[in-house]
Amino acid sequence: MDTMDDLLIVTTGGTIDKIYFDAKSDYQVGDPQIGRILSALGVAFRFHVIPLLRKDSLFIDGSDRELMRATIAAQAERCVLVTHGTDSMVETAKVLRTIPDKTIVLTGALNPARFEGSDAEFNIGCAVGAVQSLPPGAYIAMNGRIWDPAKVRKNVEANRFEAAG
Ligand SMILES: NC(=O)C[C@H](N)C(=O)O
Repeated sequence: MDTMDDLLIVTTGGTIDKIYFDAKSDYQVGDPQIGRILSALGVAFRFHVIPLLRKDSLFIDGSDRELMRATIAAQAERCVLVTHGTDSMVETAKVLRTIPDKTIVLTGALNPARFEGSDAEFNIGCAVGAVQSLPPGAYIAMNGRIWDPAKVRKNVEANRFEAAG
């Protein structure tokens, strides 16, 4: 196993970072939450956060994915965690797996990290474990499992990831 002294984190938005405004029945994608969560946990590795995008992943397009690919490829770290909305996480993972020599794990949350009972911290924990244990490639950490992007889909009705293909 490679030692993970330095972790690159790229944040792209998604529900994990959302703030809801009940009175307006509206939301904004707020500040990335992952740095705050990892600092509060006292993790024993260095991390560097690049806040790249603040989008619901339904609105992430090909040029956003190219920006993610180029940004990650240009960094020195071999272990990379990407926070991303769940709706198009699989599509992005399929683009990011073309980056050689890096282990890239995408995760997000079905409920905002700012909400009590959110799956955000659990998912980040799974992703941190996976990113320092797996060989180079791109993976998805959701619902307590590590998925090959070619073999998973989000079941939108059930609001969970499940095996596919
Ligand atoms: N849970 C989520 O992140 C869903 C959201 N629509 C997104 O894909 O950004």
